[in-house]
Order: sequence, then structure tokens, then C-alpha cells
Amino acid sequence: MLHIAMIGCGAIGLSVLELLKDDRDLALDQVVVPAGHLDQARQRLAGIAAQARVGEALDYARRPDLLVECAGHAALAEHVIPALERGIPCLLVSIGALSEDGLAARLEDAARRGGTRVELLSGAIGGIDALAAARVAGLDSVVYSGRKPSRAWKGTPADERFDLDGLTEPTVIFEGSAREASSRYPKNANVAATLSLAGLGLDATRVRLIADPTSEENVHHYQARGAFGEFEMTLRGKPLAANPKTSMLTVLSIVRALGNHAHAVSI
Ligand SMILES: NC(=O)C1=CN([C@@H]2O[C@H](COP(=O)(O)OP(=O)(O)OC[C@H]3O[C@@H](n4cnc5c(N)ncnc54)[C@H](O)[C@@H]3O)[C@@H](O)[C@H]2O)C=CC1
Ligand SMILES: O=C([O-])CC(=O)C(=O)O
Repeated sequence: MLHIAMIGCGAIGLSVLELLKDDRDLALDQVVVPAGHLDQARQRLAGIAAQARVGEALDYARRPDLLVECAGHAALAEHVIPALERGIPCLLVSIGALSEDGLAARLEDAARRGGTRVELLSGAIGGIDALAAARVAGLDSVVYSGRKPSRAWKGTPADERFDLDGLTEPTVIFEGSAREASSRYPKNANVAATLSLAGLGLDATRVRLIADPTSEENVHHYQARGAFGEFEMTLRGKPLAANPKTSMLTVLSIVRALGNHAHAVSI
């Protein structure tokens, strides 16, 4: 039995728990959310994981075997780094946080000092195995575009620059490096950071973000070229009903990763 702690209990966290509630190899012991969200999290968990302790910090007395983060960028410094330092292995989806200066080095250092490992999950994108393998022989270019329905860009810097409700055709709302995309769009450009860390890095990976009033999908497309040859991938993800910014595949990638840790066979 694998005892897990979860950081965050929003659209991703609840969907993950719903899918895992009958898995006898996994037990959710703890959920961490900010102080203002404790009651809401307890209510949300009542039907699916009533046994879980809900707190604003991890209870190290009930040491989890594995911690999974699905909370947002701030959670890395607040919860993930301290857990790694104490030797708890961690799975992350808020990969864009690593665009912050020095944070990737702090994360790696914490894992080394704790004698443990941190795994960056593929989240809403696929092909990370191929991209990271291709990098071994050298990559020349990686170009990514992320296209989401207009409503997914509400509350982002694009909301200030564009009349999102008035758009009638696909509109480029950002063009630049993955580093800039990740820090300006923390809830919408984690995929850009994931591709960068698997591939050419945050500064050399080119990113285009698009608000598309004609689409109901989160469409991720990238093209990689290098010594290995080239490949191209398009992923048309369905957004979660509870959060239109987030694709369902993100949830499934966490469920897969947890299963791989808990079960006898991993794939
Ligand atoms: N790698 C990928 O492909 C993707 C990554 N993400 C990441 O996952 C995060 C969560 O996504 P959703 O569940 O859709 O968001 P959400 O807004 O529905 O839920 C966020 C949850 O985290 C909690 N939370 C917020 N700040 C926290 C903190 N500092 N410490 C602990 N808990 C905190 C909130 O109380 C809430 O329960 C996003 O912010 C994004 O960083 C999201 C989509 C794709
Ligand atoms: O869920 C998605 O489609 C991708 C996403 O939000 C991100 O890259 O942060």
C-alpha cells in the first residue's frame, strides 16, 4: 500500500481522487491547501476521501511515501522543496514554476540533500519520452503552440490586452520564449516549460499562445528537429469542466504516475 499526500485539491486533485478511490494499492492520507481553502477542501473530500487529513502544511509525523503536487507554482517553494529535503519523493505538474530564476537548482539540490527524487510529469502533453531521448544526440529547434478557447485566458495578462469575449477568430495572444510564457501564464503554459526542460531549454524553445473562440479543445502542437530526425505532435485535449484552463490528460498523467509507483508493473 502506497501512502500519498496531495498538495492542492482543485479541478485536478479532485478528478485524480475520483479515479483512484477504488485503487486498493493507494491510500490518500493528507491534503494540503492554503488556510482560506481548508473548509472547501474538507467538503470536497467528504464523498471521496473522508479519511484524509486536510491541513495548510504537511504533517511529517504521518510521513507520506510519495507527495503529488497539483496546486500551482507557489506550492513548489512552499511545500515541495521542504518535503524533498526530508527525503519524500515528489511528483509535479506545476512545471512552469521552474522558469523562476534558481528554482530548478533549488529543487534538484533539495532532492539530493534528501536522498530522494523529483519527477516532472508530462501533464497535458505527450511525446516527452521521444523529445528527451532526441535531446541526447542534440536538438536544433523546438517550436510549440498552445491554443485554448477564449474563456481559458480569463484572468491572465491576455484578458487585459484583448477583448476575449469579443474575439471572432483565433488570435495570437503571446509569442516569445518558454521562460516568458511560463512566468506570465502560470496556469496555461506549464506544457511550454515541460517541453523546454525535456528539450532545448526555457530560452531556446519558441512559444506561441492562441485564444480560439471557435474551439472547445486545448490544442497543443509542437515540432522538434535535431540529429535524430524530426517529429511533430498535435494533442487535442478536452478541458476539465471544473477548470477550462486545464486539460483532462493532466489528471490522467497523474493517475498513471501514481499507479506506476503503487502497482507491481509499470507502463
Ligand atoms: N503540467 C501540465 O500540463 C499542467 C499543469 N497544471 C498545474 O496544475 C495547477 C492546478 O490546476 P487545477 O487543479 O486545474 O487548479 P485549481 O485552481 O482548480 O486548483 C488549485 C488547488 O490548489 C490549491 N492551492 C493553491 N495554491 C496553493 C498553495 N500555494 N499550496 C497548496 N495548495 C494550493 C487550491 O486551494 C486548489 O485546491 C495549475 O495551477 C498549474 O500550475 C495545470 C494544467 C496542466
Ligand atoms: O492543461 C492544459 O491544457 C495545459 C495547461 O494548462 C498548461 O500548460 O499549463
